Amino acid sequence: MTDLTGFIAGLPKAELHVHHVGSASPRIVAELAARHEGSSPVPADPAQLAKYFEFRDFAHFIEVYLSVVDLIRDDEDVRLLTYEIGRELGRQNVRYAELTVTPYSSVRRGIPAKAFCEAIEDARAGAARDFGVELRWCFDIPGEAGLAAAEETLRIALDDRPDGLISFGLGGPEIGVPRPQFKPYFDAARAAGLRSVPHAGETTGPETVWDALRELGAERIGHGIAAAGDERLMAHLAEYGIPLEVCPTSNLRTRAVADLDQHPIATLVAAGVPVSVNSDDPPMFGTTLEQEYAVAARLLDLDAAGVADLARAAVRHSFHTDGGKAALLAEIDAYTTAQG
Ligand SMILES: O=c1[nH]cnc2c1ncn2[C@@H]1O[C@H](CO)[C@@H](O)[C@H]1O
Repeated sequence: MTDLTGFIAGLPKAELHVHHVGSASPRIVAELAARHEGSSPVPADPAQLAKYFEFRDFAHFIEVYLSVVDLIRDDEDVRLLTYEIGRELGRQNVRYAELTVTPYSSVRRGIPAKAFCEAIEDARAGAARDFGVELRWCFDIPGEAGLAAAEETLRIALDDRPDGLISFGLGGPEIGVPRPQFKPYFDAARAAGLRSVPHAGETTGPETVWDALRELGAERIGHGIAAAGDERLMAHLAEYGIPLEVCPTSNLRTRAVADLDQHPIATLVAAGVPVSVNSDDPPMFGTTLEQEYAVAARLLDLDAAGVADLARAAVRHSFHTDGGKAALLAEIDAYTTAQG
């Protein structure tokens, strides 16, 4: 296992499902919480913070998530947060990451959209230069904020479009937030060349994944684990090559699954569904991408070669350029060969 842990650490990787504010390290959260002490329920002390990040259920997780979003007050906070995410990804030998960013939440809290986009772009340049990580953005609609959020997210994506923006998403709760209502916004985003990557089937059943496919033109699905309960859906995802972005520890910590041994990743893989493994909100779930690869290796009974294939799958499912994908795949090949 130690050998596999070392192999995973050195393996060049791509991360396809990781949220912006959900990636704030305890150090950054503490820094922001201390700065805004008295006006935030988020504790600055690491031990208390770990306790604060114990979630009763998915709704509680979203409540806590939004309290951390509240700590981001100006574009300097955004710049610092994003650059530090690049550092952590680089530390794990992640070469390419599609970061789910929710501009609506920050704009609503008073950060101008243009300043927000400039801050993430500055951090993108810094992360490439200083940590060797290529960052791309998925702008997601926070589902709980409804159509006003959809409208504004689309507007920012089209009018203030940062260079790194490649996709359009939908996050937050699924219960009480039907996917089809967002169809016009996804249609417009897709017409503007953005790829469709909604969350679906994380906390509700397979019908939500069908909705994401039929109504939102999903090209990849955030989570999508509910597909394991629908043979026809798994066959469809396999036939059309629509990948799921699976985040095992997230599902455990938000109590979407009762324990990791009941996680459906093996069922999905056995049915031929393309999957990648991702970290979602790593510090909030007490995990890292490296740990998610180790979890997946255990659940799928993979050796080093199998783990390298998981890393290749993430690259192939990504929206990187063909050249970028080829270079990263070559790097993975070189690494596995050198490791013997
Ligand atoms: O696992 C997740 N599922 C859905 N949304 C999430 C998750 N992690 C973070 N967010 C974030 O929750 C916010 C509120 O809608 C959004 O910003 C979304 O990106």
